[in-house]
Amino acid sequence: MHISSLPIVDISPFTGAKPVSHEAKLETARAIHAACRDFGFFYLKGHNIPQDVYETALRLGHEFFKLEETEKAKLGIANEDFARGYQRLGENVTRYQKDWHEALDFYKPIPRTHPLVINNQPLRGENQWPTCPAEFRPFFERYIEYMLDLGQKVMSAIAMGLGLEENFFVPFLDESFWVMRVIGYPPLQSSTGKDGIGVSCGEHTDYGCLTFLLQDNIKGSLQVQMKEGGWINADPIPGTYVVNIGDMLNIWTNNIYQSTMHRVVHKGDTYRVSCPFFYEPNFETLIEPLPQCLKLDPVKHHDPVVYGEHLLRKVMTNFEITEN
Ligand SMILES: N=C(N)NCCCC[C@H](N)C(=O)O
Ligand SMILES: O=C(O)CCC(=O)C(=O)O
Ligand SMILES: [Fe+2]
Repeated sequence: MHISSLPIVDISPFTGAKPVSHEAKLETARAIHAACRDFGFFYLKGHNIPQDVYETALRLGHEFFKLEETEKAKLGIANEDFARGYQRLGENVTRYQKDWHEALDFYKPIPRTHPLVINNQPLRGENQWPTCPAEFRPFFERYIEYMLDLGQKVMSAIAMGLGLEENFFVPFLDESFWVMRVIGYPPLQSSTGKDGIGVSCGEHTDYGCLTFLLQDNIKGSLQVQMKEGGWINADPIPGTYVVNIGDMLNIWTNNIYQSTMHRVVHKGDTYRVSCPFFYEPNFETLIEPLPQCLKLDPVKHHDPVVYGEHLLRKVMTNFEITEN
């Protein structure tokens, strides 16, 4: 049996309405620092997102995925920028294996009139919102605002944990090129390994800064790789988010923080919904190891990368079923 040992971090000193002492913030910052260094994954409590809000997100996901396939297919990603919209079962690919999930993907909208939008380039365009359930769009537009606010607060704690000034990351994140997925997982059957089908979501790291994951109350599906190589379950703890760090924090910290491998292997007999919100840098932000993170180990382990270019490369491979 697996025993999840991911740490729980209380972010309330950064989210509370009342001012708190510098010491209280430092305590949270130290806890986040240890969690990012040792696991790259933690549970977040004290986030101030109301219970009805995070419950509604998952409920609306279930309602959408129950629609007829023909209804869902009307929102297919080919209508837009080949990234925003609905992806049917097996359309997403990880390591050349079809992922056994369906999903709706949303990104920060970049209006078509924007100078960056040339020739329907991927990742630039408008989102495709379901009209059924009717509350889907207004709800999630509000949810995105909650998550952008929370993302900025957790990044303040991370800055302090790294010994940086609290607002250090703001210029890199103030136009966050966020991503939100609403994912539906029918249980895996014996299809694994057949017809190019892998697991529910193959092992991967996330691409940006911070992922805030809501998931149905189901055990055993989300699995996280430990530094020693073994896998543990990141089972939901009611009232918390599972948070993990992405590739950009891995580069910024010159490997002090890990972007940790994780995967979804959803068996059993229930349909699972999850909703990850990816709080990411601005599209144009150049990410390179920070001088403050090179003090202990001056060898740079990463070349500089523009976040949007990293994302684009990843999104392209997300639909490739064969190695070129
Ligand atoms: N934006 C994110 N993280 N999306 C989900 C990533 C799922 C793994 C992906 N197919 C891959 O191969 O990277
Ligand atoms: O559904 C989950 O629990 C995780 C999904 C995930 O890792 C992702 O979309 O990046
Ligand atoms: Fe992920």
